Amino acid sequence: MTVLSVEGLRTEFRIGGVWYPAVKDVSFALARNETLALVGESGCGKSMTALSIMGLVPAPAGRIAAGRIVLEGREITGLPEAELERIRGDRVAMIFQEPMTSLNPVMTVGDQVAEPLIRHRGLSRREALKQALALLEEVKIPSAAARLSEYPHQFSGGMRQRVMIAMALACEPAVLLADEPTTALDVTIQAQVLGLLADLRARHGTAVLFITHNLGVVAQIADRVAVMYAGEIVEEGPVEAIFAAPGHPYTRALFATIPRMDRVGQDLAAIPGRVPALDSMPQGCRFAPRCPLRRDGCERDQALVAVDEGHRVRCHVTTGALADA
Ligand SMILES: Nc1ncnc2c1ncn2[C@@H]1O[C@H](COP(=O)(O)OP(=O)(O)OP(=O)(O)O)[C@@H](O)[C@H]1O
Repeated sequence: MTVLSVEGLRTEFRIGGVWYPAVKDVSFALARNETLALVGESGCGKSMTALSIMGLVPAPAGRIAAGRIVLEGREITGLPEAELERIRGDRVAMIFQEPMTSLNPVMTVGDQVAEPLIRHRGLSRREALKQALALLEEVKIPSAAARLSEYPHQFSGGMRQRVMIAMALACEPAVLLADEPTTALDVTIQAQVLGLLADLRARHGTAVLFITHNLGVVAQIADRVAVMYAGEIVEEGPVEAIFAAPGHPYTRALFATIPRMDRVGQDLAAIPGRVPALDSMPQGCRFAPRCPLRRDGCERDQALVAVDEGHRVRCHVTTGALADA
């Protein structure tokens, strides 16, 4: 059952009086109990996609210029702010890389986890705190009862991220947007938090959009992957298919940047060049200037072509399909 669909999303920023797309014609659907990883380097438009879904594109420099976002059968694009506030933290919630920027430093952890329950569910503070305790236990915070009255700075990074997850899941949202939630954690804690998220998803059937630049994390958590480059989805498919046979040169380049035991001692392959700025995007394939397989035709718009069941790639070189531009 589809709980979130994003159709033809275009989110723009104004630079020097001209609007440029940071997210361009992005479409995907997310089913209950499914994790879709949105992958790409910094600046590819992953966060803007998530913020567009949350209705949090920073105005007046940014705007959603086109597309539809449908959450649990209801179109939420363009809803008035008061309506969006009712949905945020209730039907769709978001967790970020650095919980300290989202947690209130002068409010106890118990009150913060209780807050969405008071706001969206109309619970009394006492009832909400009781549920907050159950939530902190569910995210496996040791001695949860004693920690309800503590402040965020008294928690470690991993424990803070668990508090954020408890807050986000308080109202049992249909969709959880997780923006690099484990990037700032060391690997052991990262693995624990990923395990916890997978566990919670299975228990509550939450659909998760997991944003990361790390393909290693994707293998652990995702069912499907959408690779973004310069605002566009360049490849999407089941995680096994993309790991077995990445079809876009950009996806292949991302794989080459993963450290491997059999290459210890060799330099890590960084992708040469960088993601172009919004106001200087190349025509046609946006990855072409950095692409080792570049050839005639790359300057034309590229179609997302099916190469296998549910696996689509936007590259005429590797798919043999040139769009009629
Ligand atoms: N407030 C803003 N004004 C102008 N451009 C912006 C603004 N915020 C983001 N952008 C641009 O939008 C594009 C997409 O940014 P976005 O943050 O979505 O990328 P990202 O893939 O999530 O990267 P990161 O992992 O660093 O968050 C980038 O080119 C970025 O420079």
